[in-house]
Amino acid sequence: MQKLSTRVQASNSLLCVGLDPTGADEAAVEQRLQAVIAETAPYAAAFKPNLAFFLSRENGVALLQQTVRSIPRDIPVILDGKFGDIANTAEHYARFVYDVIGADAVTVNPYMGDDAIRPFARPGKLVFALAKTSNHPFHNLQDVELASGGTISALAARVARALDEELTESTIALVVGATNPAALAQVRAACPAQWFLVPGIGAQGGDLAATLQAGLRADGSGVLINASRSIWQAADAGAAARELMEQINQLRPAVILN
Ligand SMILES: O=c1ccn([C@@H]2O[C@H](COP(=O)(O)O)[C@@H](O)[C@H]2O)c(=O)[nH]1
Repeated sequence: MQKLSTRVQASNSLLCVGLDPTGADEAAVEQRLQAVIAETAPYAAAFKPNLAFFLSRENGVALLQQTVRSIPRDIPVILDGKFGDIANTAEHYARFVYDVIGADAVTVNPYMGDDAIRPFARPGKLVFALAKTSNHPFHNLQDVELASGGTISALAARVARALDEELTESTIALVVGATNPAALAQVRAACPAQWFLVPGIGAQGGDLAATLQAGLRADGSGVLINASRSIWQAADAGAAARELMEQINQLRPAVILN
């Protein structure tokens, strides 16, 4: 949390650069990863490698380790693995994330409950739990009905009541998609202080202005706007990252003033 806040202030950025490496030529992928990291680092509040894009390669774990080591140490790394299993298994996933890979933060799937999350809540680490995802599932497993009518993300409602003394706002952050600003606003209303990782801008078509309006905290911070494909596939990754960071920063004061 401290590392994230410090980096957000130092870089004046709320941009999370997603690393979802695609391409068949291993050497070219390695080179592209190094180039994207070097070119986008000045504009990145955080990097988010997605585990699936590394595990689908023969040398995936080594490539992920090398990738994380290439990221400047003052920029937080969120390993997007969406882990979720019983506690003793989750303990092994946590060792992988923090001790083998060296990430600062992780995404978890909270479906199996608090004990599936707790092993990831180490001192100095931040856990992003999926609260309202950016896809549009036909079921509403993620939501609970409110007595007052309507629905809200079940996890957001639970986090608002505090999960327990270990899983507090300093260790638990939320993943909330950019594709449903009304739902994002509800989650923000329930969890005014939490950090949100917000995927869905760029390739998934989320509306940036509406997302910031709905998701920013009262202090104009508290969201990490993720973009993966729109940066990885850009002819100039640095320019794509800078442009998105500047768009975010142009919209932030307007939101704070409203
Ligand atoms: O609800 C969610 C949770 C995670 N993701 C991940 O974020 C990136 C989005 O990539 P784009 O190319 O910018 O669409 C990707 O790694 C997803 O697995 C998400 O999209 N939605």
